[in-house]
Amino acid sequence: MEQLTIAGKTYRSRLIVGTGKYKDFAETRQAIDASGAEMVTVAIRRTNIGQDPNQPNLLDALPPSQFTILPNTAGCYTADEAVRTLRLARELLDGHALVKLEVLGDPTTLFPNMPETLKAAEVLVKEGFQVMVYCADDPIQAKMLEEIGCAAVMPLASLIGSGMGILNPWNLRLIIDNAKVPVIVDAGVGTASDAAIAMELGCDGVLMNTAIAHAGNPVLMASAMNKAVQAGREAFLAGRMPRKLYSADPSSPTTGLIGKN
Ligand SMILES: CC(=O)[C@@H](O)[C@H](O)COP(=O)(O)O
Repeated sequence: MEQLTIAGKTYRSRLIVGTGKYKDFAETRQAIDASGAEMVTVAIRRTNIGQDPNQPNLLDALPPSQFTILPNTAGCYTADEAVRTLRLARELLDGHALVKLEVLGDPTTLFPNMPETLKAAEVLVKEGFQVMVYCADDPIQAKMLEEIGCAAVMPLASLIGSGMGILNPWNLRLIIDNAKVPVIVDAGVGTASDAAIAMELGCDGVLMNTAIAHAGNPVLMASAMNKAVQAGREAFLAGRMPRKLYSADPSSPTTGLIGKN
């Protein structure tokens, strides 16, 4: 299977998973193993990755030698907060430059604040960060983020944690058709078919958290997501049958039928 390249590094898996909302770190690790994900995102403001040496450290369950850690700015509402959070992450992770920027608009919708996101992206790219960026499903602003130098754009499928799936496939198509960097759908995936649809649309990958962590059986759902992302990618590469028509077309040949010339 062809691989995903982000900021010069290749990944076999096109599924990126979050690490929040699990019962404990052991369940986090089991689900992530079942997902096949190689990149895991971590909310720096909510998760101990060494800030508090007296608390359990997520990196003991998910060592950076085995996973690409993608520190994120969940909980940040201004460009300034997000930039400071990622500078801290870079210190904690020994100069690690690949980050996930998200600047939220309000605590009710968790929708991205795009003016602040664009501002933060400019600063971070100038400081040498490789920025994967959570954004609105707006093709113009996605392009602006690419032009600033972001390593990947990550439009939402629907609100974070909503499980509503892909609400605007047409906007995603516009973003995908114009992008020169990977497009990763981030947020709102509810079940495996949502992930498959994102991949069938031509997304380069999917990032999800709640659909796995809040599933009845997170480990089994992680396994389902692993397969859905692969199936969707293969379907995209194969190219769907050209027509969707409300009329029949017999599957068996009509030439050589008895009684027919
Ligand atoms: C984990 C992360 O980085 C978030 O952007 C978000 O939590 C993903 O959204 P879902 O939880 O809806 O998958």
